[in-house]
Amino acid sequence: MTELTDLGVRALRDGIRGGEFSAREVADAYTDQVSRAKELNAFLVETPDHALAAAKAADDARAKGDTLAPLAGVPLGIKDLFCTKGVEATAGSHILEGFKPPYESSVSQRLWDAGAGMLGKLNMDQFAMGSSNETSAFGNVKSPWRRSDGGNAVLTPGGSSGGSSAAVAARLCPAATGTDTGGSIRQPASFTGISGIKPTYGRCSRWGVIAFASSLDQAGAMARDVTDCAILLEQMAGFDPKDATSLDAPVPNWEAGLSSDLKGKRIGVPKEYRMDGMPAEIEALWQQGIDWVKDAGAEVLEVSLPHTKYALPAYYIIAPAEASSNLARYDGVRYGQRDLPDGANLQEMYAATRDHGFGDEVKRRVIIGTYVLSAGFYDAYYTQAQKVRTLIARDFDMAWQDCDLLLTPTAPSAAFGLGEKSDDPIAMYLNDVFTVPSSLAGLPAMSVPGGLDKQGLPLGLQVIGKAMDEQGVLNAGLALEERAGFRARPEAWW
Ligand SMILES: NC(=O)C[C@H](N)C(=O)O
Repeated sequence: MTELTDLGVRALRDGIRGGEFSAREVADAYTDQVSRAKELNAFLVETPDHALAAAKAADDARAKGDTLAPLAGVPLGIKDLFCTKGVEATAGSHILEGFKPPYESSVSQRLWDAGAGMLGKLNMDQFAMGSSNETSAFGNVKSPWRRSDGGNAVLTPGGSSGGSSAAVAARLCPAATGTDTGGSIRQPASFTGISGIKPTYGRCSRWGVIAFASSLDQAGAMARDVTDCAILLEQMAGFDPKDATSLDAPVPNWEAGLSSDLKGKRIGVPKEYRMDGMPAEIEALWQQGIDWVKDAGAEVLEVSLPHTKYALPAYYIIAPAEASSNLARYDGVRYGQRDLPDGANLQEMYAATRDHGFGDEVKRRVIIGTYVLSAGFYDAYYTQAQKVRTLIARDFDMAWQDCDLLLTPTAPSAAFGLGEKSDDPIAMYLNDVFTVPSSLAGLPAMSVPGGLDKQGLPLGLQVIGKAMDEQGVLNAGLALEERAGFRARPEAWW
């Protein structure tokens, strides 16, 4: 029997509209599922009342014969980086513990205006810094997936949107918001067998999204399939005068534009992404993806993105530089936690608050960022990294002369065990090799599940598009999805 929690965004929306079930039944099914999955630690706060209120509004509107809003009665998970009015927003950090924002982020407000409800706030790497969720101050999220060779190794759901990926994969919500600075939507989507799209920089407002690296941060959608990503993203995106970098462009009806026919599309395969030591299974999946898009009618060609190998080092200078500036505001005066040791003066209060409030990875980034922005090193590091960023963007511009989209693996590995990489920041940063270049260039990109590795763990394929071409990205994603026929889901053990 299909449970309501097996249904995604489109099926729930259509079922509520058509009266197959009530929004109340949907909200009850999901809130129940959430309350039974505490072991995964995906939710930091549960907000059943919010979801139930949206359900009631949807059911009342339907009873009155009113036209239903686009997401009427659909319950969602919200990454804890989004400010939610009156509901704690911590960014996964102690320093914001207890912070109840007095306002709503523009993206979440749009979702409520579209009739959606909130099941709760989702755990994440602290300030979105990480690829495994282990940097959360509130305990790591556990992936619902396990290796098929048994053992009880608990795996990471990826990061930083790991609460979102775990919750969607474990059927705790039909879809969730994520944010992506250097891969934080795509890598966790790849690790958990779900789809995730990071739109063009500026598509989704950053207003009310707790800042990490402002020139890179971008909200996006995480869901069980490409269609649901299109539906959700359409309601999240749109111009916002409150964000100076918001794109003043109409949001297309991406759902209506979906087509898996890739005839006439040229898809580039960047040769620099064939890294030494790439696991054979990732290489094989990539080749499989190439065959799938050809089967969908696309022409496939090799392209060159010559500066790819400098993308990761440039990102790990630019992102920490921006973080060190953005995080300067957490001084114990304005938000959240304050540590005031006996007899401490103002400086000592700042130091104690930041020392206790920030985790190790956040401190590492603030220190790196402060260093690369300091007078003696600014030109050697920060200016150089910005130049590299321009070269990366130019690489893509050159590639677009020959192709319309790019196809790559999403991540260099399947999900790894908790603790396996936490002592080695460089190994952790390498998770982002395939996702960071498009982030630096502000381009739309998505991950869709392609298959399982030998251990039965999901692997994702990434499609990258030209700025503003989310439709092209979604369509190629749909073509892959149809051919991959990925139906695997984690067995409940939690
Ligand atoms: N925020 C992100 O996109 C995650 C990335 N792995 C980082 O730690 O910066």
